[in-house]
Amino acid sequence: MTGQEKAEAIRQLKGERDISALTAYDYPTARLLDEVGVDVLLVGDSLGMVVLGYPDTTHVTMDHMVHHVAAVARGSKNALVIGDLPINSYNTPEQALENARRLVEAGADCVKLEGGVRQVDKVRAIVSAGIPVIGHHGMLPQRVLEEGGYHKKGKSIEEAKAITEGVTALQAAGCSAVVLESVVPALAKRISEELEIPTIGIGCGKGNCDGEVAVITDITGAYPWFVPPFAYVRADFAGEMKRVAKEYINAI
Ligand SMILES: Nc1nc(=O)c2c([nH]1)NC[C@@H]1CN(c3ccc(C(=O)N[C@@H](CCC(=O)O)C(=O)O)cc3)CN21
Ligand SMILES: CC(C)C(=O)C(=O)O
Ligand SMILES: [Mg+2]
Repeated sequence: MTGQEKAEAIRQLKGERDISALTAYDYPTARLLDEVGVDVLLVGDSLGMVVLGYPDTTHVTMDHMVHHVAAVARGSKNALVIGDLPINSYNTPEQALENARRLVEAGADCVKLEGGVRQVDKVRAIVSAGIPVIGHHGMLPQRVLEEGGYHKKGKSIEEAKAITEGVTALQAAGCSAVVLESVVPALAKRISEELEIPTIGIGCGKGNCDGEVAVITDITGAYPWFVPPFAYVRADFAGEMKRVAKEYINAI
């Protein structure tokens, strides 16, 4: 299937069943998650934190993204592979399209970018070139320095209005789906009911969106040093890694 066909198939899941999405940053993880049937593999710029060891996602470059998108694409057969456009890679429509093309050449089926109304010209430029786009609104991690942290979004009437207008504009601009991040549950639910395209939630509470995305190292416990409070940690991969290494050290 082409990227466009895969994105369309995901779009059509709305109202049928919940969409499952996980981040992946490397070949083995992509291969394992694809084998168990996850719908979407997001090569998130969160890789800057949980793989590359930076304090936030503002250090991630296009070269980083291309490198990891290629690895994930090699490991994925069926999942929709989303390449996250990193900070400052989509400042103009021309730059957005050029960098979207780079991620698609590396193997992404589609791209994702952060922001609402102010990004519609970039979304249109990419979609017009035949590359599907996933929107991302609510809390925008690439703005963490301006915002002074990661805060819930949509508590005030003004903020709720801006997010609603933003996602409506993203839909009109041709987005195939939209990630809602740290949006207060009631607003996430209302937006999901109103939009025709699927919403994929993170930190929006359970069952309020058309699907959910999680950072893979959060649910496996592989990166225990920064885990958002809403994450459901299902294993202790970090503990296992240490146990195996200690056992090895003692065995040799
Ligand atoms: N490991 C990891 N998992 C993620 O989900 C993730 C990253 N890294 N890096 C990029 C962004 C940052 N994320 C975050 C980080 C912190 C909160 C957090 O502390 N949320 C509080 C905020 C409360 C408030 O001040 O309003 C919460 O209670 O939800 C949420 C999302 C989500 N993304
Ligand atoms: C948190 C998700 C939605 C993301 O954008 C990322 O992993 O970079
Ligand atoms: Mg991201």
